[in-house]
Amino acid sequence: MATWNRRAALQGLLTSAATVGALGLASACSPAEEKQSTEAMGLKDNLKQAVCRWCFQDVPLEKLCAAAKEMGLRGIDLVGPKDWPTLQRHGLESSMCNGAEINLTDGFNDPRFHAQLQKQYAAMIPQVAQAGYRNLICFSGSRRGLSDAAGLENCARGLEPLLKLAAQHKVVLVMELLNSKIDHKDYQCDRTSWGVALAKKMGSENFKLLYDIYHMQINEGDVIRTLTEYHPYIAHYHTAGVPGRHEIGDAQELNYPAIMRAIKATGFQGYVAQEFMPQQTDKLASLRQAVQLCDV
Ligand SMILES: O=C(O)C(=O)CO
Repeated sequence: MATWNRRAALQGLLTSAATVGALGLASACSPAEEKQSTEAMGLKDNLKQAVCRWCFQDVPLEKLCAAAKEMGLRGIDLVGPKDWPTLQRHGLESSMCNGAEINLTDGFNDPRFHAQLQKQYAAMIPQVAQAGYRNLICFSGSRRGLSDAAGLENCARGLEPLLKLAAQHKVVLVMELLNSKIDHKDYQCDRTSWGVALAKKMGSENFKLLYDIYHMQINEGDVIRTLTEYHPYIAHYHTAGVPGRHEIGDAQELNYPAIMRAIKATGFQGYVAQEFMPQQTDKLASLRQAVQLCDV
């Protein structure tokens, strides 16, 4: 199951942070090189695209990076410091860094986890910056009976001390919106309005939302209107087909080209990362099709 795979992947990535921090990796390609590479792929490249590592876990990272680069992708999501040098060698960005979170259920909404989270994020933020990256994922955690108001207040208290450090390092803490109906039962940041209320309360360019199109279609629908209204609070997007979380073509209910056009119309400069579990035998062919579908 996806959650399990992702957790296992995260465990494997929570190491070697200090080594990479010490390396002080430079950022990926120059804008001119990027443009050449995406033009060579025949992409319009109006939206920067990436792919989530955990969906392609059985493809070795070197191979995934080479394929991603060749498809015109700009980054790989949800990799931690130990894999940054590999991405770097391929001229790819770590478009959504991870490795500071505990997990998806023990998050900022519960004061019991604040000390540990603050320690881990305070250590990771400078490393993300030193490597030349920007986005660092975070999670609300499960409700465990908390009201929306109490969960929001707790998140704000837990995040607040980190945002100054994030601002100093030009890093954005990005909280993911996940569905609480199927994949992450009891997750608190499960509606855009709640995430936006938290972002408004934080009032910082260093705290934003990851709008996962798959998860939000399941919990609330109304995708295009929602992202159009709340785009100033959204730093990043994830994709997948609904239902099933597989390929994003016409066998599922979301109209991805229309959604991508709506994202483009907001002037979005961040990343759209493919986060579906391929069903076709040739997984990289599925990825290529998704990239082309989202290239608007
Ligand atoms: O774990 C999940 O379901 C996610 O969407 C992570 O990005």
